[in-house]
Amino acid sequence: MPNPAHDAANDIAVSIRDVGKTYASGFEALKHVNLDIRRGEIFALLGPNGAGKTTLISIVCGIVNASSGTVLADGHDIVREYRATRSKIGLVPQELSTDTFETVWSTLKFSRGLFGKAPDPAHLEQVLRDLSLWDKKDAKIMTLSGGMKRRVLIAKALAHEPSILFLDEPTAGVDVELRHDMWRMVRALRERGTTIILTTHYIEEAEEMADRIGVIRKGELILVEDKQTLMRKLGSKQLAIQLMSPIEKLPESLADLPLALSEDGLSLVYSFDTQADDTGIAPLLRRLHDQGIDFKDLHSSETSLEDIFVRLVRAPA
Ligand SMILES: Nc1ncnc2c1ncn2[C@@H]1O[C@H](COP(=O)(O)OP(=O)(O)OP(=O)(O)O)[C@@H](O)[C@H]1O
Repeated sequence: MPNPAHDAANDIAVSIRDVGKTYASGFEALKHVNLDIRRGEIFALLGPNGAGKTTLISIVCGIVNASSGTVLADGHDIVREYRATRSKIGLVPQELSTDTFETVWSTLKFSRGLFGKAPDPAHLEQVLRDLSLWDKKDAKIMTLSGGMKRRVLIAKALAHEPSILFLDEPTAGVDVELRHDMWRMVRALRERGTTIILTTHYIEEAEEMADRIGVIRKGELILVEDKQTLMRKLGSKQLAIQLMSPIEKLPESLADLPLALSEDGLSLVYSFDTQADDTGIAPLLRRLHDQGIDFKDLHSSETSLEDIFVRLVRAPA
């Protein structure tokens, strides 16, 4: 008989319970964070600078000790079973701290060995080929371009075949082409069953990649939501109506509508809920016509994840 409780636990790659971190300086970087990362998902952790993203990742990866709480990776406690859990986790850090005199190949080989994995040149070759690094395998890392070095960081994190991969700001400062390459690669990893957690400043990246999104602000996880649900819940659409001639103010008879007049009086912006069955646009246009307000153009736009994010992190605590 399958055990539902066991199966549910099995679906969780990382379980973070009541984790807090107070640095020696007395600064409380994380406050009671609770989060379950589901197996096989891409989870994006968003937050402004200093929100605690790197601290949280570093705790799960065993680089920083939590002041309170527990973390399970693949069902094992990251403190008590450090070696077992660490070998399941790959970390692509923000900063390049690779032994730059070493070749790409020996760096990967060494990294795999560190986690107690038997040599597997075929796996390392596959990783390098996937990252378009195969022809650089004998190059010293110091001779590579910044973009190539980033790829090496990812290759290094994958050398020991982790099932959970953390990427801390993976595409900060990289060009558009490399960013898109990385996105492709991350998706391919997910398709092979790897759980991915990434932090990013680029909302576009979360919008493009994530299955779920967590927003962290001042050490607190203020929201965890399915991306689609988040965009549906908090998103709104706007219809911009370009008028034929300017109006001074909105007629009183239209005051019941969510309409705003631009400063130059030449356009109206109508906001509507993306979840509503009826947008109300048809009656709006009829009422404008009845008021003698003619328009020459209409165009609609949707709130992006960026708008939603800015609203969330700016909201008073
Ligand atoms: N070793 C430390 N000692 C004291 N305070 C620290 C230490 N490391 C980080 N902090 C503080 O903890 C807070 C969270 O830092 P963290 O690096 O986790 O943020 P972040 O969300 O990753 O930011 P960024 O987006 O800038 O990388 C910051 O205010 C930072 O100054």
